[in-house]
Amino acid sequence: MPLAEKLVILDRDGVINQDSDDYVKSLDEFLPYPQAITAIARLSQAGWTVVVATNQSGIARGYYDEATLAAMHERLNTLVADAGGQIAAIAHCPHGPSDGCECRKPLPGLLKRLGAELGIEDLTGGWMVGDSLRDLEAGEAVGCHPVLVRTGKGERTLAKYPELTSDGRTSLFDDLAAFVDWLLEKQL
Ligand SMILES: O=P(O)(O)OC[C@@H](O)[C@H]1O[C@@H](OP(=O)(O)O)[C@@H](O)[C@@H](O)[C@@H]1O
Ligand SMILES: [Mg+2]
Ligand SMILES: [Zn+2]
Repeated sequence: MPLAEKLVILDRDGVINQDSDDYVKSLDEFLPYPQAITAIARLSQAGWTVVVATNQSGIARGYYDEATLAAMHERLNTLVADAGGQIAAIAHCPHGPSDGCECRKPLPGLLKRLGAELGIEDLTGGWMVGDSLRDLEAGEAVGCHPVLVRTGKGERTLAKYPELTSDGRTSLFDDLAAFVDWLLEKQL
């Protein structure tokens, strides 16, 4: 059974793949960062459990459907497998901001669902990597270490909330690969 201490929860858009202010609406627009794919593979090869928690309000907004999202995640899993790793689970919130669901970040519903799926009751000590404040808040709500990356909306998030990293609670890295370098070095 995986342990939270070796669990990394990833936001998707802006961390694993290029984000867009117009949403990532098709498989063609789903452009993973190559270094993110190899970083995920390196993590799983080192015995870490990697999962993804992503808001996908574009579904509620009618920009794309569940089948298109599933095709993106099949592509993601294939790329990671080809790189020699695996993503243990992907959870998404298909709802819009006014749907009142419990799974849209910053609420921790997706993270709790992933924990239950993996048999990890307590997520305390896990790592949550995101480019938006809501990712970090969702992670902290279940005791994960928040990690902000500069990719995607990360620079904007940092500019809007500079206190995020000044209080020492949130770690800051240029991208997912830099965080994984640090994490794997740290565990040696
Ligand atoms: O970063 P993750 O959670 O993987 O996915 C974010 C996306 O679902 C979209 O989330 C939207 O936020 P709203 O859902 O409209 O507030 C916007 O920020 C889009 O630019 C972005 O592509
Ligand atoms: Mg994001
Ligand atoms: Zn939801």
